[in-house]
Amino acid sequence: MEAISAVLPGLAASATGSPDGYSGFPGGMFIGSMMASVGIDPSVLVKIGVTLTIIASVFGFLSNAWEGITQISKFFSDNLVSSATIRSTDEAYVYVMRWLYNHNISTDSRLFGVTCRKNQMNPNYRQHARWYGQDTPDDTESDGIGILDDALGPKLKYTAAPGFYHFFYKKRLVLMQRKLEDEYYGFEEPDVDLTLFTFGRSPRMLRSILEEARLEYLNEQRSSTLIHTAVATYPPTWSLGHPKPSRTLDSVIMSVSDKEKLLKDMREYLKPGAEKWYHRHGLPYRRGYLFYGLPGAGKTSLTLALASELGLPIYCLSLASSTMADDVLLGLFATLPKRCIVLMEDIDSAGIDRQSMSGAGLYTAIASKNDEDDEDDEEEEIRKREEKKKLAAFKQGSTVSLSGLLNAVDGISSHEGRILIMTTNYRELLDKALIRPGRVDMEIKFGNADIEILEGLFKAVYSDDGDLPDFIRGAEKMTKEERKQKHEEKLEILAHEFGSRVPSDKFTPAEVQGYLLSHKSDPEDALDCLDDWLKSKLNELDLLQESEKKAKERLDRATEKKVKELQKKKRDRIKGERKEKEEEEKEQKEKEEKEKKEKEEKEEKEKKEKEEKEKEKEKKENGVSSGEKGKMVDGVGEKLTNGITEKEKDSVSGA
Ligand SMILES: Nc1ncnc2c1ncn2[C@@H]1O[C@H](COP(=O)(O)OP(=O)(O)OP(=O)(O)O)[C@@H](O)[C@H]1O
Repeated sequence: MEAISAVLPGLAASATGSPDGYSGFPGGMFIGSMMASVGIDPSVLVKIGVTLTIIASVFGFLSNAWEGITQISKFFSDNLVSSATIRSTDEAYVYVMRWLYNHNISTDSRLFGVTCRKNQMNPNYRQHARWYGQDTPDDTESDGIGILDDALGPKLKYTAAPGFYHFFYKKRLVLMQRKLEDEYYGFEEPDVDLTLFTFGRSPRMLRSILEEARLEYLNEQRSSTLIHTAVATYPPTWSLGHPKPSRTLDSVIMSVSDKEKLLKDMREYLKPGAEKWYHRHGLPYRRGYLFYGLPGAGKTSLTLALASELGLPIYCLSLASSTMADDVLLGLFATLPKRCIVLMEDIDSAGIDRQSMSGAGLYTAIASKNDEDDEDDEEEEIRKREEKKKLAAFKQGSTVSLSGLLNAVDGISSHEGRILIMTTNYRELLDKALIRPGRVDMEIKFGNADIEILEGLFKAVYSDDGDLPDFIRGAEKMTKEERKQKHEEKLEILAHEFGSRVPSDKFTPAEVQGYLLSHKSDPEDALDCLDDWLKSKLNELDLLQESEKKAKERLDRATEKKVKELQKKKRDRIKGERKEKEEEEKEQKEKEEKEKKEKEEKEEKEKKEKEEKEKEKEKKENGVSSGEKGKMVDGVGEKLTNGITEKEKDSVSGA
């Protein structure tokens, strides 16, 4: 208190409660007596003031100290620490998270996050997935770490929670910070910034960690193919990629020549120096393929197998997705990596054609068509089926137009280096512009299984992978090699039998494979039950064919009716035109005759008038009536008037 009173004279006095104490500063006496008059003890106010002053001083000191600490830490981080920040939207994040997980780094920490599988029952999550046109999530999470199931369900996964961690890499201390982005919606995963720090100005240690993480991840991924799907963010991006187990080309059973031709073409396109060759020849470095044909015939399987064989990631696009539009498509093509396969499945389902140019146009067209269809149920039944499929696609909301698609595929700013694979079940529905050479360089048709495919499918399902129970007599006494050889010999015979008993070109490979898988542990059982399956399938097929035949007959009848109607319309039109022409000609003739008649009458009238005028004139000149004139002597005109000749008249006038 003494110290305070030394600084602020009068305050100490006021603290004692004496109003006289206020005389130490101007007006103090007056304020003191005022406060005393309203019953406030001035000493309390003074104490509060002093306390506030002390608190403010402490805060001031601390904030200056914090500023100092920040400056020091900035100095350290600028000069003595190296750091690398990776955002969770970047593929490198997956490398690092996977690396941390493999090396048990964050999971050993005192702070860790625990997740099970994403809650697929969460309505918000489902809504989000639907909104963005995503499939329900699979086991691989966005940090690239899959969750395995045990017998009871998904296991727990431990990852780094937000915060600071430390670990040692090659005996050196590394700090790590995991920070969640502040703003995110509840049903999205928040973006995360992962920062690694090492002491020292050299970033070599960090680069070494990142490179190790990259190599580890990519080597792990070799046994799988990365599938990226479009995510409708703004701007649109690709998902980080879900690894799918690699598929060998041998596992896709199709015409060997087609397979070889395709693979050779793709290898040729991808080989070093090919890009320069394209550019030297003034060609855009792009290659497109169309896989078309029946559903379940192996189009997607072949694409997966090709990607595995060529070591390329797949970027999947669904044109029928509700979020797909011209600018989205263009943005997605612009962000493709240099080498990849772009897979556009079921391109017919987007409802794109030249007439409508966009889904919206098509919708209107089909809507009006369907109104007409109500009037005539039989008409254009098969085509209607296809149109309904397109309409369904449009109802999903795709607004991609043909020009937008062509622009993305090979417009001036279009991406180079990719392989584009388009698949469709209905090649005939595609616009010619989309599949013209240059956009589609090779087409592969997928049909029902012929004998070669039937045998191949059989062998593929029952190949000796060690799991198959022995179907070779006396196998237990054989060596591994002998057993393998016997297995192959027997399989060859069984496959041949299977191929000969199943009718060729009747079933899709998927149907055949489905049957074989229902007997996957016993090829002989598959042959024993084959007749029953064939009977039921062929019966189904007969029914199907019967209904298709009826549909075709109905279509033929409708077409015939339509043709007749059109012919009748044409005849009526021609008749009508002819009649119209005749009437026109008649009218024209009448008009001409009328005009001619009028002209003649006019001429006649003019002639008469002229004659009359002449007569009039003569009359005036000669004074002779037309009757008398007739009596004149030709050439001489002996008498003119009153019996006087011209000569007499002249002589009279001369005299
Ligand atoms: N040629 C084939 N060789 C091996 N398996 C095949 C073949 N065709 C189909 N399958 C099998 O049938 C299933 C469906 O095949 P896939 O998805 O490749 O057919 P798709 O032609 O792409 O069908 P969709 O047109 O309906 O997309 C897969 O399980 C696949 O393994």
